[in-house]
Amino acid sequence: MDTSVYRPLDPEAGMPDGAPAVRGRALTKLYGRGEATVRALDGVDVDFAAGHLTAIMGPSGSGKSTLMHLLAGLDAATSGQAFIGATDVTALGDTELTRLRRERVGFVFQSFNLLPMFTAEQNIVLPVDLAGGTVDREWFDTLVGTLGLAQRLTHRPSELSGGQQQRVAIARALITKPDVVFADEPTGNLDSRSGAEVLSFLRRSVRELGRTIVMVTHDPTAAAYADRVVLIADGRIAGEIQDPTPESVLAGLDALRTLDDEPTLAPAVQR
Ligand SMILES: Nc1ncnc2c1ncn2[C@@H]1O[C@H](COP(=O)(O)OP(=O)(O)OP(=O)(O)O)[C@@H](O)[C@H]1O
Repeated sequence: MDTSVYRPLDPEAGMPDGAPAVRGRALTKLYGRGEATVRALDGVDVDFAAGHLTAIMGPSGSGKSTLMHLLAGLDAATSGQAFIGATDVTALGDTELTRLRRERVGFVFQSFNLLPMFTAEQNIVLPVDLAGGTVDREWFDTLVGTLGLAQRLTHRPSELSGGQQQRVAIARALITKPDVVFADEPTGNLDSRSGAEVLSFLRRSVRELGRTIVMVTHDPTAAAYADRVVLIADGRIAGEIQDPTPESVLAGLDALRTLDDEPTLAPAVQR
């Protein structure tokens, strides 16, 4: 194992660039009861830096979606805390949670989730309309320019390619300037070329527009677009990779598998 690319995560270590946008502290999620209890997340401490693209990776069933759902306030933790900025998401009631999700969090899903009867432009501004706000036209133009959608604004989703639809979904997620965008397998439904294009736009949104994105992915090539990869296994943080490449991500995942086989050789994995 190359320890220069695969390091244990130190939950107390400050992020190098600025304060974390999102934090999990001792986050635990149990499903079911008694014998059938599943410990989907087990005391997770994790930081996601503001202004960065972070990927969450790990084997199927390791707890990636659960972690994202708890951080985004889509599901309630059994114990522990999730913070968006200084707000403790786990302490909010339903009304406050709805507001937080609408105003401070953006979502991008594998299946795009655009409204078919609306044009690209109407889909993009929908969160602002729903909140009864006024669209910041300058920000709208910046997003549309960055995401290469200027020629597509009057098209309906059925008239757009998968990659274009996902770019509309990204613009919709960013239109309210949320503190963080959570992207769940954003390239899962795209061919590799459209996927690469969407990932480039996600990275531009971070680099050029200063946004914060947390992305769950199974794909080492997709994860390599991130500034950092957080590895999760058996509901626990198992390590991280800074400035990942497809090769270092694969090595990190392989190390997880090897460690799974031989737990006594697992010094880098927090058990
Ligand atoms: N609603 C639920 N009820 C019971 N168990 C659940 C529920 N949701 C998730 N789990 C279990 O919790 C664990 C973590 O699931 P989770 O969906 O977070 O994993 P994941 O890493 O996102 O998996 P995948 O990569 O396959 O999407 C798994 O063992 C899963 O079976």
